[in-house]
Amino acid sequence: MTESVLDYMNRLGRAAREASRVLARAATAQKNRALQAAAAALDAARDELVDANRQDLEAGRANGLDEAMLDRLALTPARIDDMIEGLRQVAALPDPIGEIRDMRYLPSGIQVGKMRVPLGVVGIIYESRPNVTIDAASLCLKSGNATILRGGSEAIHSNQAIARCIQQGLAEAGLPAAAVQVVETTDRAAVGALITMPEYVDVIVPRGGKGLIERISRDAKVPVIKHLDGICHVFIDQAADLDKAIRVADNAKTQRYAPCNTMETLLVHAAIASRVLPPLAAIYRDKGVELRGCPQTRELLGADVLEASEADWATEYNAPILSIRIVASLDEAIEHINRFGSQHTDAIVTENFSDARRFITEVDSASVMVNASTRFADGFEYGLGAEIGISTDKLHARGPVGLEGLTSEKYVVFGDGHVRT
Ligand SMILES: NC(=O)C1=CN([C@@H]2O[C@H](COP(=O)(O)OP(=O)(O)OC[C@H]3O[C@@H](n4cnc5c(N)ncnc54)[C@H](OP(=O)(O)O)[C@@H]3O)[C@@H](O)[C@H]2O)C=CC1
Ligand SMILES: N[C@@H](CCC(=O)OP(=O)(O)O)C(=O)O
Repeated sequence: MTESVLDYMNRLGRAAREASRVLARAATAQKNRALQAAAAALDAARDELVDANRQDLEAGRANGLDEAMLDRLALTPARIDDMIEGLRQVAALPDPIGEIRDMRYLPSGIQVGKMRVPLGVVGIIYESRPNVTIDAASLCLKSGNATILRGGSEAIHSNQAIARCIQQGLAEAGLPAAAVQVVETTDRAAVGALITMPEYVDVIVPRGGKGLIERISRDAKVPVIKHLDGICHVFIDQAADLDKAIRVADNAKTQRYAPCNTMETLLVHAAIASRVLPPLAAIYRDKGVELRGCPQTRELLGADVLEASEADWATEYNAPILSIRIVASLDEAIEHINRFGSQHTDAIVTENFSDARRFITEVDSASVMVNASTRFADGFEYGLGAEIGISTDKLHARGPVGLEGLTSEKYVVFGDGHVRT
């Protein structure tokens, strides 16, 4: 790259701003054509995608990436199928843009309603998972937003190969190339530039862990919808059904270890601990999950359960490790979650209606669940069609964010020469 990173990002920003105006007025059929053509381009570029991904995986291995990270980075034939299917599904979703609602006549005679519009230019910073490039590009395109995508540095070759397919789709549909731009440098100065260009970028979606949080909180000058870490809990209440408790707590931890909606801490009411914890611990041990517990848990389950430190309650492992704490009451469980959680997703297992009601009212998280696994916190599972991620912010969008979360509404007013008196 001959120009500086700052000049490069400014160029991307300027082009994205121009493209956003074209996209905002693009017809649904044209956006869908771009999505379908990108799907066909991916299908035709399977070998190229696998080759590019091989380079990333080799570099990742050489740099000591662990198995979980390598798994997230890998583009298998099945994952390429999923990306193609994902593009087609987003093409099939209803277009939210231009929808006008709540139109009504007011006493003055004017008509007032609300029209759904794109946000403009969306900058997304995300982990080294190449399929996210397709999810993010497709949702932004369908919702009429231009996007600048900054994926994890370990996925750079895969993301560039995917970007070429998206470009083909845009060209075939006659949409500007700058509608979707994938940052070509792994220099983190590009992140610094992206989050400080309010003249070109309307909103930043950061998906990531602690390092990213600190950087964004310190430097961002553009509005942010945080998609951050998930320290998710399951609380097994004294009134829990044992079978449901075991199924939910097993699935929430072991269905997949890395996602942000996986349970990291299991809280168990003291009155049910001796019945539910031994069979659960047997399942976790069978699956190779390392257990860390409070003193009461260790007394019950044995010394192979490591001692949980204060830091464990505030840790997102993203790995087969689980911290367990026995609590004396629902109040203590709620207090623990609100103190140590990350306001992402938390669940209670209970047959007691009042306890369930208190939990969903008092736990301050984006998703609160009753008798269901935290792994359900996902745009597809919530019926949104797909998701850009899970917002841990309170403003604009909270929880799984789909097409609607990438839009806003403006007032539209119709008169017939009306004037205010
Ligand atoms: N809420 C949600 O929807 C989601 C949340 N997550 C969370 O993400 C985390 C796991 O992902 P992981 O890959 O470890 O995330 P990281 O935070 O390490 O990386 C995510 C992205 O942020 C960039 N980044 C990280 N730190 C900085 C920094 N200081 N300055 C500039 N850029 C930075 C990375 O760039 P680089 O490649 O240069 O490191 C990468 O592009 C977990 O906490 C998980 O819960 C993940 C997915 C979805
Ligand atoms: N929606 C996802 C979880 C969010 C996500 O993408 O997380 P991650 O696997 O950490 O990148 C799922 O449940 O599959």
